[in-house]
Amino acid sequence: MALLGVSRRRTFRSGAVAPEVFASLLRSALGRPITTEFREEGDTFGPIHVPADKFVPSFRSSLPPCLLDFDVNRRLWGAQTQRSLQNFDIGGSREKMPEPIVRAFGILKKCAAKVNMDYGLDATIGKAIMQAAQEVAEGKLNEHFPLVVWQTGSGTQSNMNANEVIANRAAEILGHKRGEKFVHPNDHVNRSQSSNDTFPTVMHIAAATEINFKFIPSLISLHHSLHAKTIEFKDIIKIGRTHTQDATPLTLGQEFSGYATQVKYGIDRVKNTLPHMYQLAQGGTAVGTGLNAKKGFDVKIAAAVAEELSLPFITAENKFEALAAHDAFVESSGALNTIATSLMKIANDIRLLGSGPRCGLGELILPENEPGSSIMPMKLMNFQNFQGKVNPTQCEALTMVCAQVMGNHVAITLGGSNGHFELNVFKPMIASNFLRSLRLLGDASYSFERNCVRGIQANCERIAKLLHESLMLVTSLNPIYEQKIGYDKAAAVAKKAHKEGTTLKQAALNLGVLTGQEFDELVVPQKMLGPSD
Ligand SMILES: O=C(O)C[C@H](O)C(=O)O
Repeated sequence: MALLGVSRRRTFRSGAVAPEVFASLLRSALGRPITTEFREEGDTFGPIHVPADKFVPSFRSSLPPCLLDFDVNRRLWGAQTQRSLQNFDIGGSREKMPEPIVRAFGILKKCAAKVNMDYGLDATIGKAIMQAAQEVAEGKLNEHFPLVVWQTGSGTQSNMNANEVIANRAAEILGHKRGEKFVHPNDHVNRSQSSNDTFPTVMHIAAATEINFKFIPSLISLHHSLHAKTIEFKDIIKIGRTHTQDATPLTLGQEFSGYATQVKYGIDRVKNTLPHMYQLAQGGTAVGTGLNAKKGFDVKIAAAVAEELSLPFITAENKFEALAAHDAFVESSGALNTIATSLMKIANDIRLLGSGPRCGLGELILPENEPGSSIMPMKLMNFQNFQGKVNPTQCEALTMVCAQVMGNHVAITLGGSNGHFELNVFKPMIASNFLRSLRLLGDASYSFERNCVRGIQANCERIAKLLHESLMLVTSLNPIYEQKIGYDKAAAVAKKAHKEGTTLKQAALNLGVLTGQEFDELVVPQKMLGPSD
């Protein structure tokens, strides 16, 4: 198998794969005879063989990973996709262009054909393109999009992958053979377009769609759950902590209201970036001037995409900016970075508050979802006030995701800051990192909500114990100037209690600062939860 991997690399880097070499690789891999067919596709570089095989399905599972990349039944792609496959053997199928981009290409090419028909594209061809593009938009042709992110920085090869697949599929719909170019990838499918405006357009379509239909709903469910805890915990008074040290009291509900508000603001933050995301570059063509597109094409295509997705897309105010910069992505990724920052804080708090079971803070009881330890047997269920060792695994997953999102933001920032002249050529990297951040952060928020937040319980006994042991309740004595206490005497009470291991009340009595009754009237945690009248 290792030999096969090596020979595949050598074959690819030296040019087109000869059909007999490919067939022989498969024969030796499978140890049995197979039928391997290739068809000839061509572009301005000349002819090239595209594997056109239909493998016997049961063979697929026995293929070695190095050949799985090639095992795509009935390949619809053409010459330029095949060249990209051979020239950019970087990362393999795990580094494929994200699916939301492929689907967005389907939407865009469908809308382009629709608008191009208004401008004279043959209706038979236009409709077949629309049908083929719809199949791409629905994810039905995903297997025909094998290219990786690490290709030309304009996304030209993925644009051509879309053009070739749609052209061949449309030709088939019209009863023609693939490769014949009855429907032409450039002249028909890519009509009035350049990769330089299509790729940023699909980036924006994919991002806005994922933000609206997946990411925001996940954050909303997390916000709801945190808000519900705010209400559930509104009467539980606990000790606050500043600098990780004991501080004055607050309610557990107040503490959770901070988390809920962070998430609410996160939703606002990402929504605020959408107006720039809704601006589409389409119609700018190669450098932003719109050469080779008809007047009004840009406005019409943005309207068609808006109608298709029921989102308020518009044509970009300035096509030069839309091609040469991706500030909208840096901005929106900045919002994701902020959300990751918020979620990191929330998840860290929750895991620390849930630390224990005996030797930690233990104020929260986290839901037990799985055995956490392969060696330590203390995995008992929380049962009748007995808290077992519950590893905060959801917090761990979420904080790892947050770290990844912050890293992605650095890559996006570098990509965004490196547009040169009329084109930014970090497009696939920016898009893939952004979509990965959205997906990870959305999924992790949803998982955190479902498997952690909604099941969090307060450990009231522990909370009360820590509250009453705290010396910080003495802070309520500071403002009692009329009774001549104030900061210095209050500090003396706390110090004495700490030194002698007594309660605050005992220390106050021993120092003669207050009577027992006065102490009970003044040091009341319930009265320490907000400003006084
Ligand atoms: O692919 C295109 O349409 C243009 C290409 O990215 C280029 O600017 O050379």
